[in-house]
Amino acid sequence: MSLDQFVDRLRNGEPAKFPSTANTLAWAQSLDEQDKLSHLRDEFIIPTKASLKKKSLDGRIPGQPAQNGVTNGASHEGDEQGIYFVGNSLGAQPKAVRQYVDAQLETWASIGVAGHFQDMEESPLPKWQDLAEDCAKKSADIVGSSPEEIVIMNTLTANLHMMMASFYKPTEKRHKIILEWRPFPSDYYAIESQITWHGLDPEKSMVKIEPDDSYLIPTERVLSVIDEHSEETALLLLPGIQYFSGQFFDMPRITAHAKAKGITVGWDLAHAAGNVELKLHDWDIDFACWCTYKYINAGPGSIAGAFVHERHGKVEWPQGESGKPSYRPRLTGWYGGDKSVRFKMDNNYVPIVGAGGFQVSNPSAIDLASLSGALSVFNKTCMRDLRSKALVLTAYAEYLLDQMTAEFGGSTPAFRVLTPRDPLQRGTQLSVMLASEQLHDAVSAALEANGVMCDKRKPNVIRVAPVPLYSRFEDVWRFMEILKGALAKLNA
Ligand SMILES: Cc1ncc(COP(=O)(O)O)c(C=O)c1O
Ligand SMILES: Nc1ccccc1C(=O)C[C@H](N)C(=O)O
Repeated sequence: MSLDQFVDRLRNGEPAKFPSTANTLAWAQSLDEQDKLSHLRDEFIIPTKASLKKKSLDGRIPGQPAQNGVTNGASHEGDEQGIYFVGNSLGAQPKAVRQYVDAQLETWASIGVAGHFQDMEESPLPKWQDLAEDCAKKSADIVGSSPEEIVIMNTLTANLHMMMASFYKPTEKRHKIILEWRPFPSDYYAIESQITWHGLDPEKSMVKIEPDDSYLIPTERVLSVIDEHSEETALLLLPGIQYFSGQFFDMPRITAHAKAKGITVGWDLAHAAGNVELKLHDWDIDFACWCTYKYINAGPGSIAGAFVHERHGKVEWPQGESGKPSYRPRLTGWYGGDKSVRFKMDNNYVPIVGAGGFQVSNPSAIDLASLSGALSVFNKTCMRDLRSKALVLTAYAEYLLDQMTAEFGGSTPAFRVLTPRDPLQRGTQLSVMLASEQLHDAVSAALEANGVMCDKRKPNVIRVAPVPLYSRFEDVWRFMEILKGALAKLNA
């Protein structure tokens, strides 16, 4: 079967049915040969086995000649690349990021403050005033919205607060926020503190959806919790993909259900943006927030994105007479103000129409350059193609893991996969729970020693994310060989 046929099967909800030869390196490489996205790997700098051990910059500091003959930003030629399966925490560095940031530094050095209003020839970026909108435009297809429904600002948790400031309006009757039992702690703190900030009691206003007997939360359970609390709930705030289990929630179904009950719906897309296909506008979501350092690869702590549905971004002017415009209440700052009045300094705030009206500050041009560089890679492909490849990459990883379970089975399997078995209910990530903490530590050490980067969650989970932009089927196969070797050694 060809790569395309595997994609079709998985998209149709059918099992991939890998052949018995699929556990060979040659078979993995044959899929890489069919992969029309394979060239995108060259857009990235993948840490190498040697670079992973480095403790100093070795003269690779901008403005100084490299001491080891390697130019800044070039990949470490001749040195074997590691396996980078940790894009669910921090995406690998796109080569374009350095180029875009350098262009920005050059603009700043050359024309100083004028860079705010002046385009520079040959720069891949527009003037600083237009940079955030430029990034919004480049992000629209990734999340399925219009560019005007996106604002690029701040960081994820800060944006969750900004959005809740506008969208969480508790009343005596409707004051609850529905969340899942164990969101990423930052989301939990954000929700809890919003509730206390309104003078309410988190014990009474936080509704946590519990999982089934594993770590997964069935859609039916989400819907029934919504039904149970519908009259008192002001906001539903869930992750598109749960960071720990990798579960991809049925966003359109859950959103439609909650909205039909009069509940405002927000999503945290930290693990979903750039990972799975999203249609935020069509799904009628009220707001969503995401970071850009995971699957979007804009760098540690990079500037984040938020979606505000177009119906919430409207600015209404009174008919006929001149009067104050009306718009959705929010926390405001001058960069959310319409560009025509932003520099008037007359204290008459008029927001930009759309999500841009939620911007508060002058966003960092360096941060935006980094994001723009990262997004330029997405412009060479599309989410549909990335998702197609990811479906097969992850199913292949699951297949090899299952083979290993059979091999190291016995009465207690060495590990189990927590992530949903249905490919359409997960992104690229598989969360693997090892049978014990000792096993986890031994496996982690073996992976590290062999140049594998993946996320280890104490006490006993590793999260493995073969990101389609820069991962190969060969990497999946090699990863599994290393894991198998570690388990065999422990079994011996
Ligand atoms: C679901 C989720 N929420 C929040 C965060 C943290 O966000 P911030 O960028 O605000 O540190 C992360 C990861 O860091 C995350 O995975
Ligand atoms: N920002 C970080 C800084 C250091 C280490 C990890 C992170 C993460 O982003 C973790 C990620 N949210 C996760 O789901 O694991």
